[in-house]
Amino acid sequence: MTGSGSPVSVRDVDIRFGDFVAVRQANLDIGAGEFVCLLGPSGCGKSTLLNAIAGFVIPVNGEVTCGDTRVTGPDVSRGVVFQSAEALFPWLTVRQNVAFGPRMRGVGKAQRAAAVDRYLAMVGLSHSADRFPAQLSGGMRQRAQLARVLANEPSVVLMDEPFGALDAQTRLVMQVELDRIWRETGATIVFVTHDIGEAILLADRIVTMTAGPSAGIKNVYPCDLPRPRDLTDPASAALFRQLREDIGAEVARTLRAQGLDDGHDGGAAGDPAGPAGAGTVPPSGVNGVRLADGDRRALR
Ligand SMILES: Nc1ncnc2c1ncn2[C@@H]1O[C@H](COP(=O)(O)OP(=O)(O)OP(=O)(O)O)[C@@H](O)[C@H]1O
Repeated sequence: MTGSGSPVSVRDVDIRFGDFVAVRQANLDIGAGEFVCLLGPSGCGKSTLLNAIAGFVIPVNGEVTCGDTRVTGPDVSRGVVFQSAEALFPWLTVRQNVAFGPRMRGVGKAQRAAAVDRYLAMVGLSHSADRFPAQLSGGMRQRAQLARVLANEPSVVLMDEPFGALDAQTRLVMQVELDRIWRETGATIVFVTHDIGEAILLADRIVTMTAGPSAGIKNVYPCDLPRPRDLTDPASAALFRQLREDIGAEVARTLRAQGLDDGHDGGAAGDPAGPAGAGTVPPSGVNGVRLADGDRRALR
C-alpha cells in the first residue's frame, strides 16, 4: 500500500518555461509515509514543483526520482488530486471513476470491487457510489478524487490545493478527514497550499518557497505537534506566526520588486495574535497594496 515504498527526491532542479526560470536549484527529500506541505506566496512555483514530481513538467537541470526511478513523465504511481473536480470523468459514476485505474491496470473484477468499496468507505462516499460527479457537492467530488487516486495504490499522493475551492466549513471537515485518511493509509503526501493553518493542521514538515521568478526552497519547518491538531494551542499559534512572517517577507519582496511597496515588511501584516486573528489582513492588503487572493489567505 501507499507509504510502504518509494520516497521522493528532488535534486538540484531547475524548471523553465521558455526563457522564464520558474524554479531554480530546488532540493527536497520526502520520506515514505511523510506528509509534506509546500507553502509560499501566489505564483512562486509550488504547483510547478509539484508538477515536476508528478512528471507533468520536466526539469531542464537536475532530476526528480521516485524510489529508484527517475521521473520522466506522469505515472499512476504518483497520483494527483487537483483543485478542480473536473478531473473526474463526468460520464462515469463515482464507483466507475474509482474503479477506472484498477481496471486499466488489469486488476480482476472481485479485487477491484473490494478496493473500490474500501476506498469509498474510507472517504465516506459509499452512499453516493452510483451518483455522477455533477450530482455531488464540491467536498464530495474532492473525496471522490482522493478515492480514485488511492485505489491506484500510488507511492505518493500529490495534492494541488485540493480544498482551495471549497467553502470554509467544508474545507475544515476535509482537512480533518484527510488527516484521518493519511493516518489510516500511511500514504506519502505532498500537498500544495496557500493556507498556513491548513499546513499546520496536516503536515509533518512545512516547506516554504521564495517568491519567483527563480523560486527555491526557503525554509523547512518540522511540525511534530500531536494529531489531531488544534490551531488555537500555543505551539500551533507560535508556528503560525513564524510561517506568516516567512511568507509575508516573500510577499513584501515581490511587491518591492514590482515597485508597489512603501518599504515596510509584509511579515508585520495582520493581527500578531496568530490564527485567532484570522481575517485581519485589511482589504487593501499589505501596507495598502492590494494582494492576490492567495496571498491574502496565506497571511491570515
Ligand atoms: N505552463 C507555464 N508556462 C509559462 N509559465 C508558467 C507555466 N506554469 C507556471 N508558470 C509560471 O511559473 C510561475 C510559478 O507558477 P505556479 O503555478 O507554480 O505558482 P504557484 O505558487 O503554484 O501559484 P498559485 O499558488 O497562485 O497557484 C508563475 O510565474 C507562473 O506564471
